[in-house]
Amino acid sequence: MQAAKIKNEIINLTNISAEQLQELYVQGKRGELSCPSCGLPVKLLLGISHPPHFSHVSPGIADCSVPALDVTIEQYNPILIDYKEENGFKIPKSRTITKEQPAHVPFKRSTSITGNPEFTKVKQSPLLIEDPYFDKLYNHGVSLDKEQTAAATTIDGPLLVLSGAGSGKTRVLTVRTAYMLTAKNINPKSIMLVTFTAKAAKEMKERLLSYPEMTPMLVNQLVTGTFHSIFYKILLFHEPDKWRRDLLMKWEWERTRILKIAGKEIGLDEKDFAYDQALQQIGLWKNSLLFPNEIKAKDEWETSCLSLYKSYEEYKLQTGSYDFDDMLIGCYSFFRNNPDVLAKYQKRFDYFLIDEFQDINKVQYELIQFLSARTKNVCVVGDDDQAIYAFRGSDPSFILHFERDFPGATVIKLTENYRSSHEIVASANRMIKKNQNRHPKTMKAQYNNGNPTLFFYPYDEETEATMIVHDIQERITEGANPSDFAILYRTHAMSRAIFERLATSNLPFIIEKDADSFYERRIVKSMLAYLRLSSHPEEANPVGDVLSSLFLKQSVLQDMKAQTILQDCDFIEALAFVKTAHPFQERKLKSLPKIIRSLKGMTPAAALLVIEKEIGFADFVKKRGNEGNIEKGSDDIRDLKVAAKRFHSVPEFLEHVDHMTAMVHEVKQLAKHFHDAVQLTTIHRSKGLEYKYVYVLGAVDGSLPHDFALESHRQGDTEPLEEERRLLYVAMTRAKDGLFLSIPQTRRGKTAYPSRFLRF
Ligand SMILES: Nc1ncnc2c1ncn2[C@@H]1O[C@H](COP(=O)(O)OP(=O)(O)OP(=O)(O)O)[C@@H](O)[C@H]1O
Repeated sequence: MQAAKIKNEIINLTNISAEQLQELYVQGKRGELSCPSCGLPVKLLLGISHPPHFSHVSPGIADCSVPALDVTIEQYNPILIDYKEENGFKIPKSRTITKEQPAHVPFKRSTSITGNPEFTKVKQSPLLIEDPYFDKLYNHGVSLDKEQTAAATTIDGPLLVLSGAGSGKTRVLTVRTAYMLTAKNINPKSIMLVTFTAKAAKEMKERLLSYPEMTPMLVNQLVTGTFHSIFYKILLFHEPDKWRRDLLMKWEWERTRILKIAGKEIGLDEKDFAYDQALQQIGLWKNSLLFPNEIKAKDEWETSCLSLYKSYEEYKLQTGSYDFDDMLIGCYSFFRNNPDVLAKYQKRFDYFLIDEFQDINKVQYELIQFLSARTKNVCVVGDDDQAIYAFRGSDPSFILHFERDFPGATVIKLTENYRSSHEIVASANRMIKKNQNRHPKTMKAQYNNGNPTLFFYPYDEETEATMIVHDIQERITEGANPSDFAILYRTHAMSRAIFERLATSNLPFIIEKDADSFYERRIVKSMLAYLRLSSHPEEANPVGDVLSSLFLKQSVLQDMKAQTILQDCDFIEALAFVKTAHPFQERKLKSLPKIIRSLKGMTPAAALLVIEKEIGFADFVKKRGNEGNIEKGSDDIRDLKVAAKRFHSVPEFLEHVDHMTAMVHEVKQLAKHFHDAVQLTTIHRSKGLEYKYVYVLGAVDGSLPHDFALESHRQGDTEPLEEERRLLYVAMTRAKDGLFLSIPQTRRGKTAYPSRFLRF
């Protein structure tokens, strides 16, 4: 149905701007819409596969045939804004009753990626090696194609297995190991099998144990694990006192604490400086074997980080403590200083198998070079198109230059994709082909379910979330399971709207363990603190969160507490008594109480605007400058404004914020109990996983590719842009049966443009 009734007005979807659909959807949920024909309640269905339409709420009632209605948009203005004058500013008051019209943005229907090559079935010859063990595997249900067989049976010498997405590298690695142990009778203790995560090592062992002739006795003798676990064991064996477990700084808060102490000495604000990002920067330097005295800081941010790096290393030296990165650096130094011990390990290990080689970093690469120097029996498996960890020090040039570093290396390309349907593989191929820095390869799908890859065009982040949840619900009604679905995004902050929509649906869903609520982000929390302060001027907590944005130190809070007693006033008033020794700043503080008090009577959108412009929050974010964080403070402000848009009062919005923040903690707690749930995750975390249906949020410039990569590109560095393209490639290739790429028409309140990666 194209029309519905709200109060006494008729709404015709053909006249509705895309911007208004979300509000209509909410009104439908609230039971405010009815059928113009029969008068029964209707709701707006806002999905991906079908254009928006109204439908009766009660199941089983066929939709009425509503005659074409000639109504115009003027008859319906649910989200228009009323303005009022305050402190000389024209600010929105509420959302209703006004003559002003929003621009009419037509809803854009979903489209499919066209122009992909036709599907042709490639016939696989399953068994290509005369070997009794392969016969057994085949009878066991494990078959390998020609290239997989070659990769599993080329044992001696350096070998690069370029394993494209979904090409079965886990199968290759496990069969290869089993083949070495059985057909080749290689001593398991002489094989080192390195994986990217502990989980991958465990899964590989389990898979191995399911193969013929593999016993726990045999499999447990293999040296398997992550780089960290394997090399830490070596250190523990040789220098047990130095690497005592109790000296390990296991938790991020321990490491951050040291940086904060050091930061205080150089005048960095405890609440405001991005210590988590600084820790990441230090890790990046360490993994690239760059020590403090070798680094030339490029900008103010790097100068601060470098200073913290120095203090951090000094602290560890004095206390004898160490962190995870030190395990690899420690082993590297240990081997360099003890060539005799290194020689023993070179003798002990004959074979090296390394998974996810595209994400190896310098120190890991050097360690493998050291150990394999005698035999050069290094088999590395990876996909240069899936290298996505440069920000952590991973360097795809190691996989790109493997043949140079290991002369005479055999290269085998695995190009059959066993995971995804043809249209997904073909679209991903066309997208990644534009990268310059790669081993050329074209993946071939093994099947075609006929589903095209879809682009859908929500008006904004809110509609995007609604459309996805609707699509999932529709597919679940048709028989899909919640765990068939994954929603992938570039950065955590992008998941705010979809989280909120799922949290108010009855769908089970899971998020990552370390995902924080959007509302707990530094900038967001600080901005919200003004709203809290205006509602609860007697509470000290929000004051602590606004201080840095007023360029005041945390110690000011104590003075303010004293003032509340001396002057018998609340915390808002106490701001006027703060002494800073800067007349200009004191004048500004004196003007604040009136403004802060006025916030609570405004709509949240209006209040945020006042905080940003009048209180000077935007200036603070600007002055705070680039702190190496790819998610900029100004982006947080804009995201917060989008989140606030649909609320009518500050208390209502704050209640929502608190509810959603609590929900994030609750969902994380519940995750372990959910075995069948929709997965919300960053693209980075989705690597190696597969789902029946995948939705990719925000496939628009600025998001994917991320702004920082576009900026680097403008400055002449194309590598970050290539990595962003690889990220999208990873996201697309997680899908087995259905891939849906969201291209919102606006993002962060501004017109958005489709990702440049999707121009085929
Ligand atoms: N020869 C084969 N015949 C049939 N199915 C296969 C074959 N090889 C692998 N598969 C299946 O293909 C799917 C993808 O395999 P796998 O997850 O190992 O790919 P991958 O190379 O690790 O992918 P990615 O790097 O994209 O994460 C799995 O479901 C696996 O069981």
